[in-house]
Amino acid sequence: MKVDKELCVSEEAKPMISDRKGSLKVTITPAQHKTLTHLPKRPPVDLAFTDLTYKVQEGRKSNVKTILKSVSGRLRSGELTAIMGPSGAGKSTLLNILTGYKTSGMEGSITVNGMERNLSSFRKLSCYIMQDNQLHGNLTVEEAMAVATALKLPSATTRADKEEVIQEILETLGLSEHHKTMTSNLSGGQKKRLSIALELVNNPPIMFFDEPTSGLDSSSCFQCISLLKTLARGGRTIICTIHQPSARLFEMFDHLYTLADGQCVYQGSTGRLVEWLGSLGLQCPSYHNPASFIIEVSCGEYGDNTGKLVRAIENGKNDIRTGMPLPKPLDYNNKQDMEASLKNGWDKNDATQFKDKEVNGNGNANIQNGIMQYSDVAREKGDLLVQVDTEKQDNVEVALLGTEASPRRYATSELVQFWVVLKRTLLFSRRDWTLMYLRLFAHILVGFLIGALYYDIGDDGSKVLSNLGFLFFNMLFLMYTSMTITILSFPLEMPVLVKEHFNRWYSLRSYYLAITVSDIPFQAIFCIIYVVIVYLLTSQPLEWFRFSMFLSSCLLIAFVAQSVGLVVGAAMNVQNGVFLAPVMSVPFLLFSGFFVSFNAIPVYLRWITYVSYIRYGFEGTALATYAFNRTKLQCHQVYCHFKNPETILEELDMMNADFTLDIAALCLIFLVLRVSAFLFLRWKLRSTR
Ligand SMILES: Nc1ncnc2c1ncn2[C@@H]1O[C@H](COP(=O)(O)OP(=O)(O)OP(=O)(O)O)[C@@H](O)[C@H]1O
Repeated sequence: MKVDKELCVSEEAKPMISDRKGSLKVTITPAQHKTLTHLPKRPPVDLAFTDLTYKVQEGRKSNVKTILKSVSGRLRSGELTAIMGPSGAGKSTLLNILTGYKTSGMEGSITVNGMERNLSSFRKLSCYIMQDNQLHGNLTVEEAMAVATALKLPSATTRADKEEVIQEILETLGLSEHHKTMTSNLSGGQKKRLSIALELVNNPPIMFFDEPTSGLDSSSCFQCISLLKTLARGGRTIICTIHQPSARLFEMFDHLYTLADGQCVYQGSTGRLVEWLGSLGLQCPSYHNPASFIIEVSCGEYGDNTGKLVRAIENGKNDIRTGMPLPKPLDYNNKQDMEASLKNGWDKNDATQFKDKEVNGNGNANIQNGIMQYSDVAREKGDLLVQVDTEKQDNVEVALLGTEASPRRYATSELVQFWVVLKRTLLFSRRDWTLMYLRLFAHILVGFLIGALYYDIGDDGSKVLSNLGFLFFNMLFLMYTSMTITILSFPLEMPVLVKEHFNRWYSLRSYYLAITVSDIPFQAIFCIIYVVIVYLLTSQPLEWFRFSMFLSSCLLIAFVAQSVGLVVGAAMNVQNGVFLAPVMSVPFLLFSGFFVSFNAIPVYLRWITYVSYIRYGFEGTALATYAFNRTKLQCHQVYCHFKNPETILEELDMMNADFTLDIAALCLIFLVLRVSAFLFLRWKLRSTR
């Protein structure tokens, strides 16, 4: 008895069984038809690659490792494609190259709808959903979607239209009832669906997924792949790497691309895999999962068949399509056949010459779910979800050129990007308990502790050394609190930044400016609270100009230290940063002028004092406290050596120190560090690729 399955995504899917002319048909139809109608219209994209080779340099010696070995293939719109293969076969590498995530070390040609790929235009048409969902945990589903629409849809789109898009996507992806849920509280499957929803906002015609089912249970895997299939049925090109899917999942894929040792061992429809392998003498045992079988064959469990399979499929130049005769297997013992196979080139720039002759676009494209679609692809699928809108006909290539001609890299201006990212970052900060409340608590607690320890010493001539200790401790505390919080929190942002920046949500400049601006008010408020507490409790001179000088030195130290944290956080991971940043700060502390006065420092080491921001901060607070003709300090003992504030400044070698110069030096260091952090971040983003 023949069993056909037509699967449409829906959590409330209802199975219906009907018996027609002896053939049992199981149809799982959604409770309600879900189509995406409000998304921007985009062209369909067929992606082809020819003789793709990828090499990396290993170690210090010029050892070159070839990861992909002259593979070819074609990935069509309207199809759900799986890239499979044993571990280390090169699946992720191939996906990274096809997405444009990796560009160096690659040879060969990649074409989009038959034309050489222009990476910049291609990135506007595609999105890459990485394995770990890379979501901000402190936003609700609705807020995350609002940010995505604000950044990915043109600014001219009205609020009502944006809300319509959000509503529609959330409903289609079964997330509407979770719209108020924090993303950190979503289940693994829901997180995956949200990652898809965020990228679906601007309706990319080509979507790449790295292991979309990893970490999901079998039911969530099924839902996830069903969703991808629905997206493909809308005319999109859906490509994902997948490890070993179950037989049920495997048959949901339309197209399979299998790699073994960096070469293509199968390309074609999933339904013909067993037949093709059988024709090459590799019989898949009955009741055996074909997906497992091809992996086992690729791993060499049935002997060394890789070479035979690669030659038969011509390393991806052949494509085994439904309804087409199998390509004639060449006799590889025959020298002539072998030479013919090797000579059998394929015009790099013309994907239409691909060896598949079955589904080849006739120029009539239709629009479904916002993606124009070849009607014959739709017919071939016979899927209930495909509803062809014949009124909206367009030509694929012309439509694609139209989008390519757009000079804009991002959907919105950099000002809008800055504003949206700034609002989002402020929202996170408000909700981040560690970042906000713990920090506030720490500043208040330490403020009172220091106030109690150094209580009322500010005007006591016999406690000047303790007061200098207090001034130095201020620097130390403000430096460590602002630096470490950035070192700890910023690297956690990196994966989200990598994903969103790669998927063209915003420019690095706008993002960086937004995060730079966003923490300044919080840092300033904490610093002011701390300084007010310690200043009053320790009885420093109650003169406004002295207080504002003291406060400005402390504020600048906090901002500079935060910038150091940003440089370290941008350049290295949390583990290295947490160790290295304090270690790197030791010379700055030693040369701050507190432990050794300037004149006592060996001449060849004095340059360190000029780059020590702690020195400028310490000097600034010392000048605010003791310079500018401060009256003599009180003395309750027989003799107070430091009764006269000038004696203190003399002892510290600060008689000629200039407060304005200290502030200017701190501002300069702040600017240099902020620019360096940006450059490090740009370098990091490039080097991760
Ligand atoms: N930068 C690199 N330097 C050296 N070798 C690399 C580099 N990148 C990838 N490789 C190697 O290339 C091969 C393919 O890696 P890739 O991550 O693409 O495999 P995969 O098929 O995705 O594996 P898995 O299924 O285990 O994730 C592996 O042997 C890997 O060690």
